[in-house]
Amino acid sequence: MADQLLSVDDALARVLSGAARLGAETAPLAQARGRTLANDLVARRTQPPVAVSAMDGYALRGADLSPGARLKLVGESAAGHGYDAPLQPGEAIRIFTGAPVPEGADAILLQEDALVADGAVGVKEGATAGRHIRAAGLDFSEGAVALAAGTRLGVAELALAAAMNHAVLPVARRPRVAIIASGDELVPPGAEPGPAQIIACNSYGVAAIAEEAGAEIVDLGIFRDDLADLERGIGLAREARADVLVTLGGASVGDRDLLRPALERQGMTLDFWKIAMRPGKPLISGRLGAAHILGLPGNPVASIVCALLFLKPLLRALQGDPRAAADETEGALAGAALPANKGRRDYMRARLATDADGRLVATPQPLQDSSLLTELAQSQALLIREAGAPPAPAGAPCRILRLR
Ligand SMILES: Nc1nc2c(c(=O)[nH]1)N[C@H]1C(S)=C(S)[C@@H](COP(=O)(O)OP(=O)(O)OC[C@H]3O[C@@H](n4cnc5c(N)ncnc54)[C@H](O)[C@@H]3O)O[C@H]1N2
Ligand code: MOO
Repeated sequence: MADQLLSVDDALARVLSGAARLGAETAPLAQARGRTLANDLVARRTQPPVAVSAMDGYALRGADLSPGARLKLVGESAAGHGYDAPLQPGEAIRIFTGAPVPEGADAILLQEDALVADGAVGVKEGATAGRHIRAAGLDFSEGAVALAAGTRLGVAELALAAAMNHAVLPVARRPRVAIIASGDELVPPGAEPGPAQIIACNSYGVAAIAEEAGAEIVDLGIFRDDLADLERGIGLAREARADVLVTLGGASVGDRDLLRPALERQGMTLDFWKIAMRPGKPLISGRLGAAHILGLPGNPVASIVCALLFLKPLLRALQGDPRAAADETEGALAGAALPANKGRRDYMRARLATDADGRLVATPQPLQDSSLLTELAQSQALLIREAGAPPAPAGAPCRILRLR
């Protein structure tokens, strides 16, 4: 019965409980995008290394700035080429953005506010010198941990790692995900399907989620609804040394739903089968040697929603990413009245919009059948309905998980 099914939260906790970080390796900066740091990254230098100007203009002593003052122009400091002598009272130097500020100078006069003639810098009417100076170490100082182990390397992180003078980064090994599709009705995209055949599409959605989460994909193809063929596929995943084996379809209770028996015959220890979730009830979780097994339901939307909720956090955890447990849902308002929910937490495909007051509104799609990819493609979020939730009127607060 539905009330005996494992909750989504308990199921996720169980999937993650055995997910230790895989080994570490190194990656050059240019190949590190999307990877996860295996160790804390310590700054190898201080940035900026000395005090530098934030503007193009003139470096001077703030105390010299009286109205109509004229300062003697004694030299220049450009980025990479400083002015070595200390600045004396009554002196100014030409300075450019990023150039070292000489000892004695404590203010920058913008060049737009300066009048330069006959070797002297005059201060325009109404102009004031700002500090416009970036102190040494303003960004980071040598020895500081600026990026913690478990950080996913995106745009800012890669630039920061480079600025800290790391050409090669310690990263978690990418989890290898083998994917097996099952079903006599399936043919690959591009093939000529027979009258009762359909195109195997789930592997593409699931592989995209896994790749986005940092995994390497080994798509083993389509296997028949036949124990021997499925066991052959599981053997191929073993040979591929998969860290995670994802199976698609054949997870439910029909006579041809053979994946669980095939996995068990190959040595899988079942952790759980069936959870209180819609779509995604017949989810299988287990271990086969060191490999994590996730058996996703065949309905296309169920396979994608289960991959987002279970495979993605599992892959993050295998790379030491602490966001694995983070709650990424957010609040919104229901765009339509919501019916009472039964015993499974429901992830309803929904469109997002903002109302006249700028509030986020999530409206469930009219059809929620878990085979409907067009509805999924037109949705921006999943609207989450807790198991046993009472009916809610339009405008009621709700939780959503963004799809993109
Ligand atoms: N009597 C019951 N029947 C069903 C139950 C139940 O509890 N009792 N659960 C339903 C739920 S919920 C789901 S979800 C499905 C999932 O079943 P399976 O995991 O066994 O999936 P299949 O039967 O193999 O396929 C379901 C559906 O999806 C299509 N499919 C399968 N693989 C792919 C693929 N790689 N690409 C595209 N489409 C795929 C398949 O052709 C079927 O149409 O079971 C319910 N039944
Ligand atoms: O997982 Mo099934 O899609 O709940 O219908």
